[in-house]
Amino acid sequence: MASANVSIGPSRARSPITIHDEFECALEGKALLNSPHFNKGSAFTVEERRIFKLDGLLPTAVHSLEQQTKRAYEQYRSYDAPIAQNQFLQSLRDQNEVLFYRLISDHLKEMLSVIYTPTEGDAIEKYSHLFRRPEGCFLDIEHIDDVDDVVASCAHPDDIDYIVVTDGEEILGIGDQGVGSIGISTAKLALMTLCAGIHPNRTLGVTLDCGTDNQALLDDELYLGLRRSRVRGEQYDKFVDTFVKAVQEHYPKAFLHFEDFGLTNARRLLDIYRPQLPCFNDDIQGTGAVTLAAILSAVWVCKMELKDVRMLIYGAGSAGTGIADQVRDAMVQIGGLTKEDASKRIWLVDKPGILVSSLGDKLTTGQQPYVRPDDEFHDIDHRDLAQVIRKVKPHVLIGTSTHAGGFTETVVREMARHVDAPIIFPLSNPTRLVEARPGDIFTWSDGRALIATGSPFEPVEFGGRRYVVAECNNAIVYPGIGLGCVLSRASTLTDAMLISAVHALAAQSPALQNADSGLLPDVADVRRISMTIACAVIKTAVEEGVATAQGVPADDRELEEWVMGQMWDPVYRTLKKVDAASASRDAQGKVGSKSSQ
Ligand SMILES: NC(=O)C1=CN([C@@H]2O[C@H](COP(=O)(O)OP(=O)(O)OC[C@H]3O[C@@H](n4cnc5c(N)ncnc54)[C@H](O)[C@@H]3O)[C@@H](O)[C@H]2O)C=CC1
Ligand SMILES: CC(=O)C(=O)O
Ligand SMILES: [Mg+2]
Repeated sequence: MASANVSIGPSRARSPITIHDEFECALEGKALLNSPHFNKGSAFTVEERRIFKLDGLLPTAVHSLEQQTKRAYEQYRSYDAPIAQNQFLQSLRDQNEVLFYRLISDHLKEMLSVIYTPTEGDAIEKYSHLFRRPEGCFLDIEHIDDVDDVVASCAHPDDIDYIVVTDGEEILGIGDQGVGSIGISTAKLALMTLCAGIHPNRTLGVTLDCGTDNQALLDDELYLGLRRSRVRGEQYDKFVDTFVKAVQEHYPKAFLHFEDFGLTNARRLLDIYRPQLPCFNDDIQGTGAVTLAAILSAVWVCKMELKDVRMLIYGAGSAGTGIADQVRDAMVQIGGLTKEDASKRIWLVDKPGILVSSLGDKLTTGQQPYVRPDDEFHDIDHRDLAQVIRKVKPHVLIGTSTHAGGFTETVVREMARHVDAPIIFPLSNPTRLVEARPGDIFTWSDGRALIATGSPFEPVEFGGRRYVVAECNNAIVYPGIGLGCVLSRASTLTDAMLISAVHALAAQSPALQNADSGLLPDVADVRRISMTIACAVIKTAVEEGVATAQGVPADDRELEEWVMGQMWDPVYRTLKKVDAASASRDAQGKVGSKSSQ
């Protein structure tokens, strides 16, 4: 049930996390070819074919991983539609994991948008129609008594390093996707492997199926999830708690990543579980971290100081308030402001307009620190974003609203009237929900805007200038944070560790060299970025006394080598045949190895 069907034996489970030498396999014949973890397809050597009873099951020629990658790329290119490319890659993942990761690593820039946002969003919406083979762990709120057993059966104790869990209520910007949400857990995990080298078989993607309020899914005869409206309240809390307790019991060293929970649960669950186990909410903390890094480099380009920035956030949900908190805390830490003064430099706008105190209990916990007195806005229409901007004169405008086109020409022009270089980040995903397209923002601001987006966009041009639009997506930061927490075996992820990650990322911004070359480093370079972030996170974890791993090097160069040495690479390893009878539980049944590849 792990993201692939193999776990590894306790004897070699811990360190190093990735084993680079030969590994044991008890499978043979067709069963071996059907195991994505062990399968090498046409790359099985003549000797391996003999030992593992593959003679006659493969065409004669023995090909290298490079040749296989070339063939797979040709096949990939034969599909035009991104969703068909996504499904091709999914099927490759089901067949041959090394080849899947190798192909995407070689073409990361081209394929990231196909396995992640925006195309994975389409695949999630169509999950019950595209379904062929299950991947990940499905937990059913109506069978809460089974949760512990199901979680325990996913892998050997201690054999999971990283878990992504969702309840499917707020997937990307496309809302409640019910059981199809498993696709976000497995996509985030694929990125964990690609971008941070976490071993694919030491990960677990989970969906907590609580029903769905998406009527189209409930009406769809092919829908594969629990066909009922979402369970909420006490039963929901008990379900989540049973799952978290099972994780703590069976995978005590794993890091738990919450993804795409709904607005009423995301922050509440983070507050409950953060003191209890190493965990993190990507939409709140990951988005906060990557956006702060992009703001720091924009502020550097504008020759401003962070403490002087006025920021307006449009869409004050998990991501919006996560960004607000991260920027506020940095204004305190870096700028020396009090928390109260820092909060006053941030304005939140949501469906009711600017958030003011008379909204009372309609405000969420995350919104409350940023609420303004009503009389501050008595002279304008609260709901009109352009009027709010005229009043606030923000330097930074963030979109996390899912309101496609919410940053109109009037809004952008109003913003550009008050500041020399408006910093505008329409971060909503997928692409079709972006608050404004970068080309329009650039034109409406006469080429003065500094832009970053949640989904990838091509560079934009204005007056002969070519401006690289940074992809400000938590995907560029959470893999490094996760890798740092996993390798240091951090007992918790502290605020200081998050800030270290932000600085490590911001320091790699191309805009520090050339203002037009992007506020954040390119995703194509994400493995090196993740390594740097992980080192920063580990160092701070050690300083803060929350690192529990043994032997973490103190020297910077040695630490980098230590981190890189434990990152998994998609290359074939030699298989060593073991006898099924004497092999581990893995080798006898659903899985087949005593050690990770
Ligand atoms: N670039 C990145 O790394 C990330 C981007 N996002 C994107 O941000 C968006 C929001 O995600 P979450 O915060 O997780 O969702 P959420 O549901 O927690 O928050 C969305 C907020 O926007 C508000 N909103 C909706 N329509 C609005 C409108 N017309 N005007 C003003 N406010 C409006 C909602 O009331 C809610 O408070 C999604 O599109 C998501 O894909 C989320 C996380 C990371
Ligand atoms: C990127 C991400 O986590 C989201 O859009 O929800
Ligand atoms: Mg998300």
